[in-house]
Amino acid sequence: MEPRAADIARWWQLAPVGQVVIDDQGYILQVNHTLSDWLSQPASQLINQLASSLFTVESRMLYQGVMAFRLTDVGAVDEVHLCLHLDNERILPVLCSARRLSTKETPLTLISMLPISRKDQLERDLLDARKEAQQALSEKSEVIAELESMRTILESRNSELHRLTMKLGHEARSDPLTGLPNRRHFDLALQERLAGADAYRHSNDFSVAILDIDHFKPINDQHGHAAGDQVLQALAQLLSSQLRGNDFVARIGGEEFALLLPDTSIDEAVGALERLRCAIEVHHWEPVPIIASFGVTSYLPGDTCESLMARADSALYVTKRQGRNHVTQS
Ligand SMILES: Nc1nc2c(ncn2[C@@H]2O[C@H](COP(=O)(O)OP(=O)(O)OP(=O)(O)O)[C@@H](O)[C@H]2O)c(=O)[nH]1
Repeated sequence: MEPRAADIARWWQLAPVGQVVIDDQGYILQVNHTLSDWLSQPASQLINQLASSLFTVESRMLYQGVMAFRLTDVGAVDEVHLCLHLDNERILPVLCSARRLSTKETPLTLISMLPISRKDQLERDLLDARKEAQQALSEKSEVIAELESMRTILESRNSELHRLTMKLGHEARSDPLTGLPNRRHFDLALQERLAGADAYRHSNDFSVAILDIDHFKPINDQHGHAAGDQVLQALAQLLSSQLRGNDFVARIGGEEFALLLPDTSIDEAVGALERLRCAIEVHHWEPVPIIASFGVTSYLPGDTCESLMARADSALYVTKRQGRNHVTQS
């Protein structure tokens, strides 16, 4: 059954797209209900208006620049994205397609406007979501960079802390004047050696000696404390250079040094100390020559740190009493 002209006219009015027919000057000749509903204006009010006035200012430029131009040129335009100006607060995005209708009297143009607010909103949402994701990504990168820089700072603080701890540890165990281990460090080394000797039941396998500079006080008195300090430093160097790698030497008092000689019997220790005594005697000292007295003892089962040091000290006392510059064993 052929549709009646009245039905077709009704369908035109109610189509889900806005429809408008304009003349060759762009004035509205016909407008359907759908469009006049969107614009909240009766068709009678819209007729004879310029079609461009239906759009927002930005869309008007596009309408005149693109649509009108293409219509004159090729007589058809498809899917131009424009915005209808509904009222002061609302706009309606539409996709406009237009065709020139050939009539004998006047050239007419039919414009269809497909509303795309949902599509537009989705696109805007997508764009917003993309922006948010980019923002989150850049914030994440910033946080990662900050964490990375904090990690670098922490690492450098840690290594500084480690260096300071090592330095403090070294200082706690060293004599500041000569750089040799101090009394505390010597006691620890001796205790360690004693623990080893007890564990393996070694006997006479290490010796302990004390060296004391003879008549050191006059050097200070006659040449000044700084000269005395120089002598102590030079002696520390001499001792370090003369002793074997395993030997342990420490400054345990003013002009007193202690020696731990591992794997050394009492005879071997006396021999080594005698060579050391001679080296001191022949060394070129500033400001005056020095000599030194020695007391030495060897490990006996059951020895303690104190008993060993006490024996070495009494041997040294004997040396001092017998005229100095000599090695006494106990
Ligand atoms: N320059 C200097 N002198 C020190 C230091 N520590 C201790 N002395 C001095 O060493 C001297 C030790 O004197 P004494 O104990 O009488 O010993 P001595 O003069 O060597 O006499 P004998 O040991 O009996 O031969 C004192 O004058 C202390 O002031 C130091 O670090 N630097």
